[in-house]
Amino acid sequence: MAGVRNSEEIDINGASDDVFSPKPPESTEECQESCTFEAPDDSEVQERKLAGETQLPSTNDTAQNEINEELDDSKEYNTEEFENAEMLAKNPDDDEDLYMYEENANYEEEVQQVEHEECDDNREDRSRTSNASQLARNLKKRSIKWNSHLRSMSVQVSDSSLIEKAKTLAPLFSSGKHKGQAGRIGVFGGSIEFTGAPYFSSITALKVGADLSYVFTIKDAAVVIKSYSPELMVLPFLDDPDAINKIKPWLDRLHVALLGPGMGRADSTKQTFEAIICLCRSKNKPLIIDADGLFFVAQNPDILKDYPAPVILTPNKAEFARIVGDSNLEGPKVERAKPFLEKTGPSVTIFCKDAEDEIITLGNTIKLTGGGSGRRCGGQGDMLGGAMSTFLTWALEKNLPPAVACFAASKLTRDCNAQGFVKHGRSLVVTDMIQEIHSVFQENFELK
Ligand SMILES: NC(=O)C1=CN([C@@H]2O[C@H](COP(=O)(O)OP(=O)(O)OC[C@H]3O[C@@H](n4cnc5c(N)ncnc54)[C@H](OP(=O)(O)O)[C@@H]3O)[C@@H](O)[C@H]2O)[C@@H](O)CC1
Ligand SMILES: Nc1ncnc2c1ncn2[C@@H]1O[C@H](COP(=O)(O)OP(=O)(O)OP(=O)(O)O)[C@@H](O)[C@H]1O
Repeated sequence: MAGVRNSEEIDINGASDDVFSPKPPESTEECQESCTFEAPDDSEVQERKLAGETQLPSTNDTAQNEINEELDDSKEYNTEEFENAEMLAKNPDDDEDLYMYEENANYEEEVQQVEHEECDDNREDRSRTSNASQLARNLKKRSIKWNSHLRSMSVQVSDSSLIEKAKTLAPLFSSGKHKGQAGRIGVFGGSIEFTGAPYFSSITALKVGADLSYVFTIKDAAVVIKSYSPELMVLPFLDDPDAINKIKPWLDRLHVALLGPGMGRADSTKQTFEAIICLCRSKNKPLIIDADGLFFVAQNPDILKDYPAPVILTPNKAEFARIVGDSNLEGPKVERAKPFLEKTGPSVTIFCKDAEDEIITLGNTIKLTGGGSGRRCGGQGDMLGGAMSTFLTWALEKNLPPAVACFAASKLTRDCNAQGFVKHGRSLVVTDMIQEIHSVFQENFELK
């Protein structure tokens, strides 16, 4: 859970308004102010926790004292639990959010228990009741503070200009618009093994705000995917002997094609995948390529050479290593991506999914951190790809660069994960994250 970065990879000599060559803020302090998506004050909490401090910092002494008192109270109440909390706070890692959440859950349970006991014992033990009430109030206060801390761990970005641009992405509602104008997305994927992946992508594209979402899949997966949602239009063309001719008339209508989720890696699928890219090339169709689509790109990067429209590749760490032809999973990604990006040309952006998401173009990187939780459920990359498809449609409509869509998709996914985790904890699955889209979108991308 890193803080804001003053990314060294950004070209500081470039034009200031260009998201690919932004001027980094001069000091870390300034960077925190300009780059935090929300509640920048609380970034200090993270720094101090990383430094091993167990008490939460606050903007004023009174608040600090209040928190300290609460921590003292809870120590009296349950020393063992507090010691565990101290231990976790000294070892912050991916599980830190989990720790915060579990603390909240435990304390809320305790509050309920104490309140229940208050009722039962009311007549018998008035002094105990009054202590319990005080404790319950303290615990509630603490729980609220920790919830707000969780909210503050939101996405931070090393290029603040993306934040403002992302806020302008969503089209205004208007009775003059017809169905389809807010986005027609095509997701090409699904196989007999993986029917969930294209569903997560396409339903997310819709819920982010596209009007129409199509899934192009194989015959045996089509009925299954249709059964997940009547909102999706599912076309069983991918394994059709005449696949390209069947896809062609639909492709014209798409704003963005997302290729790869759950597609599988069969040789026959690879041929269809490459034929779809050629078709998209002939129609200047913007592309997002994910999952198994990246597996095919790794085998034949030339397929994207001098592509005439924006292409975003969305590898996870392992897929990134595969496309850049690198057996090493570590090291600065912007350097490792260079030979690949030189080969494909300037239309390609790589969005590398990781603890720290990175938007990489030739020689430049923008890093995104924060949000999320310790919970990594399968399908959140598919969700991100679907969100990115809709955001990319809108970005291109407004002549904004693909990086804005990348930022918006990352922000949305990470916040849906964080918010979903507060409700579901370890049980969080990607369907729960999708349920959070409306409120996260409302808070971050709707004009107020
Ligand atoms: N419900 C559904 O239908 C879903 C379907 N899905 C579909 O499944 C298909 C295969 O996708 P995939 O991601 O499992 O394949 P791939 O990239 O080869 O990864 C496997 C290898 O990479 C590694 N690895 C992965 N991430 C890493 C990381 N961050 N950091 C480090 N290592 C990492 C991992 O290593 P391991 O954990 O084994 O050590 C393993 O070796 C694809 O079509 C996709 O769309 C999914 O979308 C989920 C929901
Ligand atoms: N360690 C992490 N901390 C915070 N957020 C993360 C972390 N890892 C991933 N994410 C978020 O989840 C998004 C998807 O990443 P993930 O690694 O799950 O993709 P994926 O492997 O393609 O997923 P899937 O194939 O299951 O759909 C990332 O872009 C990022 O926003």
